[in-house]
Amino acid sequence: MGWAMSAFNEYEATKRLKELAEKPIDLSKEGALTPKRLEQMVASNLNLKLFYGTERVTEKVMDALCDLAKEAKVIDKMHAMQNGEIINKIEGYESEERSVLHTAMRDFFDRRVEAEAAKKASTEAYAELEKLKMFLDTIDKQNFTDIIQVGIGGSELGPKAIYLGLEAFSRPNRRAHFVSNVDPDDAANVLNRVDLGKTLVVIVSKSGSTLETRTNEELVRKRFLDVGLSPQNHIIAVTGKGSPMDDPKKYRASFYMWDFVGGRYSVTSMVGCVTLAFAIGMEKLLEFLKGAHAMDKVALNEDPYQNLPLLSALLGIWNHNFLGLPTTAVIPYSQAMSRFPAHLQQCDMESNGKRIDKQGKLLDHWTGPIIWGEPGTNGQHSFYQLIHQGTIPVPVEFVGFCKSQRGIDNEYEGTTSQEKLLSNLFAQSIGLATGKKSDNPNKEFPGNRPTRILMAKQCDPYSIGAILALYEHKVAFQGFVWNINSFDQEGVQLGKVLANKIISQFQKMRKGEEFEKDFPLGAVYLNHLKEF
Ligand SMILES: O=P(O)(O)OC[C@H]1O[C@H](O)[C@H](O)[C@@H](O)[C@@H]1O
Repeated sequence: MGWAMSAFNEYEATKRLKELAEKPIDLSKEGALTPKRLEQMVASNLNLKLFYGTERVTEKVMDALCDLAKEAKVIDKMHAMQNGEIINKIEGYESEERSVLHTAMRDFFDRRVEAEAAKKASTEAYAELEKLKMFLDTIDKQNFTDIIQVGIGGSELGPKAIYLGLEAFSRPNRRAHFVSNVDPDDAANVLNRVDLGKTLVVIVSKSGSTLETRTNEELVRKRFLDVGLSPQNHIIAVTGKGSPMDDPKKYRASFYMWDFVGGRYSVTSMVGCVTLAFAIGMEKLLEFLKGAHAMDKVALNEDPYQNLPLLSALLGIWNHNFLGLPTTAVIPYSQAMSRFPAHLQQCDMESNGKRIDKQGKLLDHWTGPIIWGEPGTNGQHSFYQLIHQGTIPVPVEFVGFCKSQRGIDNEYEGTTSQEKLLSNLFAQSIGLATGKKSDNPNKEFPGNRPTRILMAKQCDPYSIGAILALYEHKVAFQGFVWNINSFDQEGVQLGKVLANKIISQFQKMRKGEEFEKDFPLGAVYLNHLKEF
């Protein structure tokens, strides 16, 4: 691997942005943040509004960012992705060589992508959805109340984030739970709070070989047997065609996904749909898929101001690559969206945590930011001290909803809880921009800290589908600009290989056999265990 000027640094727009970043706007200056500026810097799609006047951008910066998108041909690349071209690859090196077709998992409402690969994928996805509808019709005739999804990574994070986001829309007496960690207490805690006789279990693993999931499946199967229940009547599978889990006689039902859907992009495939449909019903699941599909079409819009995923991607690149801010906080002002930042950690960081470009060359610039976040207002009582007065400015992507989901609220001291929530959201964005001068350095707020606010009317199935897809495409657009492969994850392999070495040492240690020489580094820790 040799160093060469990356495509990103060769773009004319990059050179202009570097110059502009030498003297960026200071939002804390008197008169910098005005109502007029806030009014002008709003973009909207699908009844979502993106307020970006509190970002450190000017018209010149926005023009250069739009030119960057053009130079990087990001819309052509988005078309290629949605058409099912083989984009998951590293030229000249062994790599996955796959298409990337999570958009096909929801492309059956109106426009269908005509390209053969995409059409075939959406046809297969629709067949799985039909199969799911029939399966749930049989389930509805029995008294199942709970479903446990056993899976990890993309087989848990996105499905759990969206389930919690839409729990308020659950059917009566329908609950979902999630088991992911190989820590036996994770499974035990869930198993102890359900009536197994009324519980379905969906084992989700695209590869069908993930150790944590295989281990948890056996633990759950044993629990059903221990209470005299047949696992066969309760356990269903979601896996890749032909995976080790593709064994329909082992399961009450099997649903499929394909290698062209990455785990972190698989919420709208059967990976997320089985549990979601059980909990919220097919009608609301279809609303969720419609929202994601609508955003897929928005993502093909050439004009960044009419393309919220692209606009978000460009603003993030400005903060990260040009203002030099290493992290991004995603802070939903919605308790229901409490696990959405965790899903985005995988979606963004497993996609863009890369160090080489699509030609295998080491990169001379930053790629994916460190993503983190918790809901507001809770974060205000936790880490906002650093966000306001720390030495590392943190760009914040706020997500807010005008209305609560359940409509249960109370007027206290003249405002409702929802009004108090929104007041805090808007205040934080303004305060982080304007700051506050003080003669006392301990009470001074530097301000000039970039944020934006994505607003929807309500955290409902359609809006959440649209927001999920917005972030999926934001990640993809950033990868397109950086010319990296956002769709494989070689970086997770080394840990697995070393863990398996130590697991085999544990096996030998259990049998009293010599194990130190197999992996001396691991042996040090194992020998210390005996001393506790
Ligand atoms: O769904 P599975 O095949 O069990 O994979 C679960 C997870 O495993 C690994 O951690 C991958 O890096 C993730 O992308 C994937 O979501």
